[in-house]
Amino acid sequence: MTSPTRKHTALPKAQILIEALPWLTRHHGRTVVIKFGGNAMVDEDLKAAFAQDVVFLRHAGLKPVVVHGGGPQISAALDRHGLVSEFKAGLRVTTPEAMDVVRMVLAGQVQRELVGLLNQHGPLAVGLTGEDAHTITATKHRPRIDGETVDIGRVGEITSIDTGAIEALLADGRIPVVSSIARSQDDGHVYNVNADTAAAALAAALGAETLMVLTDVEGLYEDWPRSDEVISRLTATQLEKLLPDLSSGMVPKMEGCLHAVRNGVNTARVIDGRVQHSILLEIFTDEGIGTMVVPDGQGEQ
Ligand SMILES: Nc1ncnc2c1ncn2[C@@H]1O[C@H](COP(=O)(O)OP(=O)(O)O)[C@@H](O)[C@H]1O
Ligand SMILES: CC(=O)N[C@@H](CCC(=O)OP(=O)(O)O)C(=O)O
Repeated sequence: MTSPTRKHTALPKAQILIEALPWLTRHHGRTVVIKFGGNAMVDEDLKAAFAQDVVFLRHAGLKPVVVHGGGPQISAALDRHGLVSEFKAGLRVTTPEAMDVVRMVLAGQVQRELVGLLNQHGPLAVGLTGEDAHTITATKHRPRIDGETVDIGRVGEITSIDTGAIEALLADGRIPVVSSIARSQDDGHVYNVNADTAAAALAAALGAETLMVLTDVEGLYEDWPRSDEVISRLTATQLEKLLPDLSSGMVPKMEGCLHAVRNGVNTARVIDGRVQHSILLEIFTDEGIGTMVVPDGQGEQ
């Protein structure tokens, strides 16, 4: 027989579960694209908590799709190969030799590790790169810096997304884990694509409800690096005005968030991947840690 004390101590747990009901109802069957940045993969406990959260979402009836980065891991591997890491316009200058290392690290190391962690919870995760089944196709990206077009090697600009393979995996109850490498539409080789950009393009093409970008800061800082005041919510137009003032890693992230909410995604969020279970806090509570970007007309600040 259950003792009265035991019943009493279990009650708060039931309350916590029932508080999640409105969120469970709202998100049921919806696709959530989660970008896990290389800078947020700081320790084993965090990676394991990330995997638990993603599996939790899947069992709660959502359809999570993981897109992963690996910038610091690529830089370390290039260093071991005696190759230098140089960034222009926030993107890695990628020689053909560096491209081999990028592909090896993203598809052969980071993606395998995440797939392994997710699959500790059952036969759920399947890894792929943008090369598979034409998921991501790109052409050579030629950014303009100070009015000049620059050559940054094998960096791709996404030209099309084919969601077929990802949708088939989702329909089969799997968790796709995507590395940000694209097939080339021009020359039979592959391109290195920034993982934030890839995640945003996939979120838009999949008609995802949410794009969630996990990184190593609390969100978008209003006046970085002078202050750590986080902007908690902003509309697409408000973000568009801020874009020219942003620097380094935040540029592709916020451009990606803008692309997503301008192309049918309901919310795009930048959240602190260093906080354990930040995904659950964001999806199932009102606490809204980090920065949320919403389409225009959904409440100015
Ligand atoms: N306005 C800003 N707010 C927050 N971080 C910023 C801002 N501008 C630049 N950053 C930098 O962007 C970094 C996150 O991008 P990045 O290093 O590419 O991470 P990830 O590996 O998660 O993609 C932060 O650690 C910070 O140094
Ligand atoms: C073109 C380009 O810059 N590609 C990135 C791909 C990985 C990435 O974006 O990783 P994070 O999300 O951890 O930064 C790179 O080579 O670092």
